Formats: sequence, C-alpha cells, structure tokens
Amino acid sequence: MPTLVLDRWQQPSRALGAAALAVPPATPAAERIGVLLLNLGGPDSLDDVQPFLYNLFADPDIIRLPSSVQFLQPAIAQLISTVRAPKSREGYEAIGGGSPLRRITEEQAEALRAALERKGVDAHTYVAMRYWFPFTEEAIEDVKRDGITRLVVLPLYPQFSVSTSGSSLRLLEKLLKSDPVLARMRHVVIPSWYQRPGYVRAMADLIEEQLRGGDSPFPRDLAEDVEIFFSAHGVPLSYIEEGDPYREEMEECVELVMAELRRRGVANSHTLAYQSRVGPVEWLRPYTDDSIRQLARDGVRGLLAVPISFVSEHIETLEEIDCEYRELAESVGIEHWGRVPALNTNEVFIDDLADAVVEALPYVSSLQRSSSSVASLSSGDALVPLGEVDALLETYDRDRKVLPPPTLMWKWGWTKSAETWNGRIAMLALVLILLLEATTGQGVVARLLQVHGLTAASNAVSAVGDAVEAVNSGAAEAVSNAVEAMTDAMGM
Ligand SMILES: C=CC1=C(C)c2cc3[nH]c(cc4nc(cc5[nH]c(cc1n2)c(C)c5CCC(=O)O)C(CCC(=O)O)=C4C)c(C)c3C=C
Ligand SMILES: [Fe+2]
Repeated sequence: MPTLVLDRWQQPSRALGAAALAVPPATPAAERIGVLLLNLGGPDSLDDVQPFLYNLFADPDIIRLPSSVQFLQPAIAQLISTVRAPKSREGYEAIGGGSPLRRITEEQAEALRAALERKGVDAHTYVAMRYWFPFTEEAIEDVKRDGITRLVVLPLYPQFSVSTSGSSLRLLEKLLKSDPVLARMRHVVIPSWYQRPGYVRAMADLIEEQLRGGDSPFPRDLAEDVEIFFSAHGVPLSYIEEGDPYREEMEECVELVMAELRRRGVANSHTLAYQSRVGPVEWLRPYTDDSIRQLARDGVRGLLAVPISFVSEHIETLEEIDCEYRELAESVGIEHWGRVPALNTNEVFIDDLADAVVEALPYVSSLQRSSSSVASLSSGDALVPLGEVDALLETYDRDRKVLPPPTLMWKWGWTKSAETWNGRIAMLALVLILLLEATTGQGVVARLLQVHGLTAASNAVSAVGDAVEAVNSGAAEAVSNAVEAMTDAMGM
C-alpha cells in the first residue's frame, strides 16, 4: 500500500480528543445561528439519474485515482454513470420514479428547527446535498445571505466515513475558504453521533416495536428466535485499510443498540452485514446477501432487517432491502421477514439531534482559530471528535484533492463546439480502450489497477465488462439505453 495513501487517512486517534477545552462561553444574544445538514442527495426524477450518478462518480472520494491520471476522472465518471444508469433507473422507478431523500431531509430540517425552538434556540436549518439538489453550494449561499454568524455542521450520517461525511466536509472546506465572509463565520462540525443516547434509544424502540409490538410481522411463538439483522451500506475494504473509521464506528453502534435492547430484556441474536457494493473490488464483509443465505442454512426462520447506516428511507431501504433481499430471504427458506423503518422524523431522534446542536453551540467560538481545535467534548466517546472542518480534514485528508463542481451535463473544453467534440472523441477513445481491456483483461488501465489496486478504474472496466456481457447475452435493450443516455448526456 503506498505510504502516501496511508498518510492521507491516518487512523483516527482517541488521543486526538485529549485536547481538553476550557469551559465554553455562553452564546451572545446578537448571534445568528445556523445548522447545516449534510446529506448525499438523490435524483428527483428518472431523468436526473445519470447526471446524479455522474456527480457521484466524479467525486475523488468515491472514485480514487492517483494524481497522474486524475484528468481521466470526468471521462471515467461519464462512462460509469452512463453504463450504470439503466440499472439505477430501474431501482428508482420501482420506488416511485425518484429518490425521497430531498423531501425527507427537508422534513428533518424543519423538525430539527422546531425542536431547537422548543429548547429556546432560534436557529435556521439548511439542507446541503453532495450530489444533487439542493447542492451544498446553494445551501452555503443561503447561509451567507441570512447573515449566519455561528454554524453547526451536522452530517446526517450517524457513522463517519471518508466517502460520505468526509467528502461533504472537503467540499465545505473549499467553499468556506473561497469566500472572505464565510471564512470569518465561526463553525463547528459534529462528525459522527452514532453513540448519542437518543439515537441509540430511538433505534432500539423501532426494533422492539417490530419484535413485540401489536403490528409485529412475526408470530408470537417465533419472536424470540428472530434474527436482528443490521444491514449497513458498505464501503470498499481499501478505505478501512487506509484508516476510514466507518467499520469501527458501525460495530460500536450495533453493540450500543444491542446493549440497550438487552437492558429491555430482548435476548435475540444479531448479525451485522454490509450491502450495496458497486464494482468488482473487495468491499466490507460479510456481504448482506451472503449472510442471509448463511443464516437460512443455520436454520433461522425469522429475520428482522435493520438499516443502520442512514437515517432516511432511500433507494437502498425501499428497493434493495424491501424487494431484493426480501425475495432472496424467502427463496432460501426464511419464512418470516420484517424491516425496521428508517428514523426519518422520529421524535426521540430529532430531539436528540437538537440536543447535540445545543451541546455543540458553545464550542463554536472557543474552537475558532485555536491550534489544537480537534476536541473531545460532551458529545460522548465518538471515534471522530468534534472540530472545525479544516482541523478534521487535517486528520483525514492531508492531500486535499481538487473537487469538481457539480454538473448537470458533462463539460470539457473551452468553446461549445470544442466541448462537444472533445467529449465525443474522448468518450469514443475511452470506450474503445476499456472495451478492449474488458474483453482481453490486458492493457494500460488494467496494469494501473494492478499497481495501484484502484477501485475506480476497476469499476469502470467492470462496468464495461457488464455491458459486453449484456450484449453477449442478447440484452440489447440495456445497451441501447446506455448508448442513448450517453448520447443525451453529451448533447449528441
Ligand atoms: C452511509 C451511507 C453510505 C455510504 C458509506 C456510501 C458509500 C458509497 N456509495 C457508493 C455508490 C452509490 N451510492 C448510491 C446512492 C446512495 N448511497 C447512499 C449512502 C451511502 N453511500 C445513499 C443515501 C444513496 C442515495 C439513495 C437515494 O435514495 O437516492 C448510488 C446510486 C444508487 C445506485 O445506483 O445504487 C451509488 C452508485 C459508493 C461507490 C460508495 C463508497 C465508496
Ligand atoms: Fe452509496
């Protein structure tokens, strides 16, 4: 593993949190408080799917290329998004033609604002999505327009991952630094909050309700034998090996929820598995589908799926868990199936998030401009402690890779016509190279992959491989969709 990468994702150290702070000052009355909710975003309609995927795969935190070939990122993102779009679109079609993420996140923002008001804090809340509307750039403009003087940054991911919260924080750092007004605004980040008592309690409530409540999907005599099956979004294993605290935080989170359930007399056994892998590289194990098969082989008859890495309903709960994994479970002999709903605007949960904001507020100013501004505060024993964006990134992202702006259509070149032709030529060349590599398994990209063990380009090769397989197996429709989407996206 290259030292550079090891260096980049240093293991989060609890020792970092040892920098204790003095008692924080109270919030002065003239302050204008903002809470910025970071989230991933999702396509509002089927037409949005490909450009949304483009933004996702153009993110160097999702597709990681060595700097020497980073110029290929837009083309690779274009290729992967185009090839994946038909499959993705099918998923979004199955859940009503788009992602519910924007609506739910906006409801959460409003519920949080109201909860803060009940606690005597007058705050504005903002939704900042990473890959689709309302983009982080727009939210930050609103923060500026409203004259916010203290900003609490709250990623809506309970556990920290470089690929989610980390990516949003990198973008935020860029935006804050590039504007003198925003650079003066004081802020604090709550990087993860899986250990907060209200969150743990709310998760335990939902699980207990499914096992023991009036609407439980399980027969009474089976309830104690139902497997509590935590299914978290996966990340490539290489991220964890390079210091992403995601797995460790996830395991701690599951233990905390299970400890709360044990306190309530729930003695069911449990499993943690990882879903939604993309591409051919190794992701966090055990994989959700393998675990379901294994549990069935072990004689489990009832399974309660618990989405644990994300607090809103989204494509991976509504389609992947509710449809794909449920069908799989039934096909391997699991007779009784249940799924815990996402927290969405659950009162206990939102109230606890409001407490997290209130607890963080006094530290906004005391952290500012201090040299050791990563601090372990009253937020509990989180692996990634509270801090300022740049201090957190100093720990997690020393390389500070350049981030692309969000786009609705692929752009490359100086003039409109040059853009079109650059795009067409680059696309054709890349498709040819990757097609050759996918069919022969040899070539420059394949060698690069072997040398660097890269997720990204390997995903691209595999995606093209899938397309080739699709053609071979007569699935011409999928390919023609892909070509159509590619043509649309390039304005051809
Ligand atoms: C904790 C949550 C998430 C992690 C970690 C994460 C990592 C990650 N995701 C991809 C690839 C895709 N993610 C997609 C959608 C998507 N992912 C999350 C959450 C996490 N991702 C959410 C909330 C959503 C949005 C869902 C919605 O309702 O719109 C997609 C698009 C959907 C699809 O085609 O399956 C992709 C692709 C990678 C590669 C990755 C880590 C490197
Ligand atoms: Fe994802």
